[in-house]
Amino acid sequence: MRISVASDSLDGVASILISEIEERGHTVIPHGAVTDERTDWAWCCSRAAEDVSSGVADQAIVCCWTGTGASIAANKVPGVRAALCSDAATAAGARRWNDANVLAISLRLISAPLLEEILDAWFAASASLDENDQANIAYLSEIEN
Ligand SMILES: O=C(CO)[C@H](O)[C@H](O)COP(=O)(O)O
Repeated sequence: MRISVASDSLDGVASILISEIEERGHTVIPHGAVTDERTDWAWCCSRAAEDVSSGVADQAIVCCWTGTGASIAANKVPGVRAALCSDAATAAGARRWNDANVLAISLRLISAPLLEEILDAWFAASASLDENDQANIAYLSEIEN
């Protein structure tokens, strides 16, 4: 898949994020501190989310110190369902039940081993085909529109 990545700094796991994603067979589109763009979290994380919204990327992974600003910025972009995940079960659930298309990460909380668990869970899971789950996702689009 094409994964847009944004971070407002190179602290913590931001420095290994691109290689961890590429090792899992994906192509990275970089934004913010992982390339030479602006590093304001609202700006770079919404750029990555816009890649998803426009179809330039399949998914995005956005980071800031807390992960909060990154997730808020991404969720302002139409069609984006960003989930702030600090463990593998939450990441799997976000993909399965919320059909989340943007993973938000806290650089403060997430260690390298935890990042690996979260990425493995995120990429292994897929959206539920359950009617009720799909109705919830459809309702989010209704609210947005
Ligand atoms: O967690 C964040 C936003 O949610 C930022 O990473 C944190 O506010 C630090 O930003 P800056 O380096 O611009 O002060």
